[in-house]
Amino acid sequence: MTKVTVLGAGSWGTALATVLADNGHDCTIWARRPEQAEEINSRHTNERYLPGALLPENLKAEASLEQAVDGSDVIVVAVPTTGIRGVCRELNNILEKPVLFAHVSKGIEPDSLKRISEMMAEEIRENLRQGIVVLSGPSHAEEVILRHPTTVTAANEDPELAVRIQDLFMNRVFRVYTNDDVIGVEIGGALKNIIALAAGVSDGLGYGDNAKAALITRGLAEISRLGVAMGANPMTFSGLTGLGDLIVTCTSVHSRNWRAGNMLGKGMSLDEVLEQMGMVVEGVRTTKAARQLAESCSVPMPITQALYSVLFEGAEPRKAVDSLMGRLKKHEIEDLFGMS
Ligand SMILES: NC(=O)C1=CN([C@@H]2O[C@H](COP(=O)(O)OP(=O)(O)OC[C@H]3O[C@@H](n4cnc5c(N)ncnc54)[C@H](OP(=O)(O)O)[C@@H]3O)[C@@H](O)[C@H]2O)C=CC1
Ligand SMILES: O=C(CO)COP(=O)(O)O
Repeated sequence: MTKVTVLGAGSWGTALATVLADNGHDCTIWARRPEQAEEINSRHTNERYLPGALLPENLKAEASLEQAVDGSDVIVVAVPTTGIRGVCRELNNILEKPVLFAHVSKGIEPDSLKRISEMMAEEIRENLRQGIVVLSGPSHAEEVILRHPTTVTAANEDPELAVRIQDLFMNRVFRVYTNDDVIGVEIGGALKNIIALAAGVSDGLGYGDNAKAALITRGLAEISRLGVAMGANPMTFSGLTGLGDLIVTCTSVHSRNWRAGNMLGKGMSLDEVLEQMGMVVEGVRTTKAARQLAESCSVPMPITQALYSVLFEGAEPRKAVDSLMGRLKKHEIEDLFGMS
């Protein structure tokens, strides 16, 4: 039995804490709102983020970060990208020994263009961390909480650390693979949200499966192109954290990013959509970051660019699709890892 703390009591933190509790670990979830910690402890529910779900009785919640991480061997960070730096910084004043970190967030920070593990490494003192493992893959919280079969990947350059996280989470319905390609795993997980937003827009406009298949396939091409330019292994993008996550996020009604895109396609403004969602839609900020990354790596990312124009430049979604379709003719395969 390992003592684990999950930071973040949103849908994903709660679902993952449930996997850990099911596996018999001593698991505490940190909920920053005391009333939410109280709800998890007394009623074993998290109605705001996972309505209707009954959480395991051995899952505890704490509103004090200090108490939540007290004595933990492993800390799983499950807050949105915007919260990563603040939460990690606070740990420097609290932790008394080095712990193994895992993070499950999917985003890139605009302007700094840092991946989550890079942000964490900048914020958490080196003598307080044994390593930072990324856990990512096609995995909606709404299905994990129902114990439906799910597969994810634990990634770290050090295979032993990846295996420690694999062993912690793995069970008969939650299968964990390992990978040493941290860049590829983080880039795939973050950028699929952009394509899911675009797929939602397409569905909201009333376009069909042909358009969605095109977005998934060409989306994978531009994610891979950027990832390879950043040093990722191209094979990672055909795996769970690339194609796998792209499929689930572009096609599932559970996806926050797809749902947000769908509302945009139906004519709502970005502000209206975000207010209605009440949960993090990581793809919006990541679109900004990816556009900056594409520019700095000189990599063409036409879908990201089109979505950026819809989100931040007031472009009409239908016109953005027209501009994508009207681009110069190209060879499909040459373009995949080329820079043309
Ligand atoms: N939901 C899913 O199925 C999956 C999500 N992910 C990723 O996991 C991450 C978390 O997503 P998810 O659980 O869906 O998000 P939710 O919106 O469901 O929950 C966010 C949680 O983080 C807390 N939080 C928000 N901002 C901060 C902050 N600045 N500092 C500390 N805590 C904060 C919220 O607290 P409060 O309620 O008090 O606002 C809430 O507990 C995202 O990066 C997402 O992409 C990855 C795989 C699957
Ligand atoms: O990353 C996810 C599934 O793997 C969750 O995606 P959404 O944030 O779009 O719901």
